[in-house]
Amino acid sequence: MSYAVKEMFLTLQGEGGQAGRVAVFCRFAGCNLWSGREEDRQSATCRFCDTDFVGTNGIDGGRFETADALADAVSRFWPNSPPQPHEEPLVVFTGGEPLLQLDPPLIEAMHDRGFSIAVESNGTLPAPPGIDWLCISPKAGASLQQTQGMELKLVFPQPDLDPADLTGLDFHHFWLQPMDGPDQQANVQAAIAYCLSHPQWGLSLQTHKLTGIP
Ligand SMILES: C[S@@+](CC[C@H](N)C(=O)[O-])C[C@H]1O[C@@H](n2cnc3c(N)ncnc32)[C@H](O)[C@@H]1O
Ligand SMILES: Nc1nc2[nH]cc(C(=O)O)c2c(=O)[nH]1
Ligand code: SF4
Ligand SMILES: [Mg+2]
Repeated sequence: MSYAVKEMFLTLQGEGGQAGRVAVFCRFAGCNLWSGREEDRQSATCRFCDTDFVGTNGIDGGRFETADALADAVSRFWPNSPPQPHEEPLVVFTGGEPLLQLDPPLIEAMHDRGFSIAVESNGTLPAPPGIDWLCISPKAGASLQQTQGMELKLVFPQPDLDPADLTGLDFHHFWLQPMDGPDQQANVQAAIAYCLSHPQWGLSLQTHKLTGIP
């Protein structure tokens, strides 16, 4: 199968339990919860998205005809080849919704090149086996299919999605990530207050936005 990629870049993971790690980001085009067009936002299932994932016209985006071609393109972003001792190359597949496109051949091709694989998903599709760090970020009004992984990262607050309804799921880490947008500062304070009274939850800040990196 071929892959539609919006953009690729080397940066620091900004969010969740791996924040601060160097990673190649591969952002797939397309999502199943929003078309990505502003005129559709208010009728979409997911209405607060902070990301442009439409098309393949971003920096180093494009169409890749094979898993090997995409894996080679991702690998070229890693600064050292071969990786130095104590270095663990990391790719983060995000989107859009990466589980619309990430498949076993691409997972195998990245592992063959020595990469660990992290994924940022909305959890509406089952994850293929072999993902090393799976982050699921449930969305109100979307049925959650993937209920197991490394971290659950809930954008907070979502009026129709109570964190208490997620606490029994099979994840190692539970994060509240303040919703960016007009109420961002109030959302940070609300997330902190919720964590302090429900310590199963920790705070995930979008640190790349604080530092101004992609
Ligand atoms: C753009 S999404 C792409 C991956 C996948 N579609 C998902 O929603 O998890 C990447 C991450 O950003 C989060 N996110 C999107 N919009 C946000 C916002 N306005 N404020 C905070 N986090 C946001 C998502 O919940 C997800 O954890
Ligand atoms: N630096 C950085 N970290 C991120 N973590 C998750 C992101 C995403 O858009 O999925 C993201 C992103 O866009 N940039
Ligand atoms: S599910 Fe993810 S990519 Fe899709 S619209 Fe929501 S935040 Fe954006
Ligand atoms: Mg982002």
